[in-house]
Amino acid sequence: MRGLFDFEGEGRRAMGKLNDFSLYVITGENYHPGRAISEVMEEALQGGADIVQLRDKTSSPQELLRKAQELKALTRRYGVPLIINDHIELAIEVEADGVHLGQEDLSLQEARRLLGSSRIIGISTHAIEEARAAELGGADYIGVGPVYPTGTKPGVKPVTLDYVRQVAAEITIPFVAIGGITPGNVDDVLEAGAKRICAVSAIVGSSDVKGTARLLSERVRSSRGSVYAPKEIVVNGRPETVTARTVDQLIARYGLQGRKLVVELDGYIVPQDEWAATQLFSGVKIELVHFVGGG
Ligand SMILES: Cc1ncc(COP(=O)(O)OP(=O)(O)O)c(N)n1
Ligand SMILES: Cc1ncsc1CCOP(=O)(O)O
Ligand SMILES: [Mg+2]
Repeated sequence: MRGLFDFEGEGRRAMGKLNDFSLYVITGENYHPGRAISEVMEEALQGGADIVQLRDKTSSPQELLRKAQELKALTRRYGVPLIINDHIELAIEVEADGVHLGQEDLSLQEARRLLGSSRIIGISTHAIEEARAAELGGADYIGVGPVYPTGTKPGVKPVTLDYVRQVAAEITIPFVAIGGITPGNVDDVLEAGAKRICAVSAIVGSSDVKGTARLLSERVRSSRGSVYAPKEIVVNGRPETVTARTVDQLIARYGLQGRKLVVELDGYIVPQDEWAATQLFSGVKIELVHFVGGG
């Protein structure tokens, strides 16, 4: 049911390949001393986080395993994917939904070999060449950041909103803007073309984790437009204004019902049994490929 932006009690489910998402929240235990990781991440999930990453640079392997298992149980309960930062072997051990890798980590090809095609691989990028390589290499999403200076990765030079704009214009796979994003600057990031954002400190360091997650999540979702309003989308490379709310309605609009079709939405192949449930938002790129004739 990718493409559905439902949350809190509306039966989110994930697992396996990446569903669409708006708000990606990464753990950062130093921001909530005295509070358990699962308690804080549960509040983020209640606020609308729709993908969670375990990022921990200091724990022992045993502690990491325990935290990964705890977050696996939690994310399963909320039906959202769990991604493990850096440690592919841990992702495999706890059967997480995927791994996030930096430019200095294991290669994308090796990670894909180890994880198989059904798990998610995210790659950090800081320049368009890295983004192109990740897309070509089969990454499921890319990180774009740090957009702003951030205490979570001190001393790292920001990529700036210019890079967000560049990726938004060129890259087809989902990208998530990350780094120093707060309720105060999220609108600028969305304005630059981000459709998904990721945060650590603004959320897990907030005195109202759930409220901040909700606020950020709603900003992202509303920037993507109402599914009921006419929206600008790109169909087979051509800009179109459509009122279709779902993939099956768009197929009907083009008179392609009953035809043998492959549907690709923002780089994902949408299985036929999900066409009716997959919503169209402003800015999506959809390819409708139909097969003509026999043989
Ligand atoms: C979603 C997301 N984007 C970027 C990163 C950063 O990964 P990396 O460059 O490997 O740096 P560390 O997080 O390992 O310090 C991320 N973790 N998640
Ligand atoms: C892990 C990571 N990668 C690029 S920026 C960043 C840190 C994001 O944390 P914050 O949201 O606190 O700036
Ligand atoms: Mg890393």
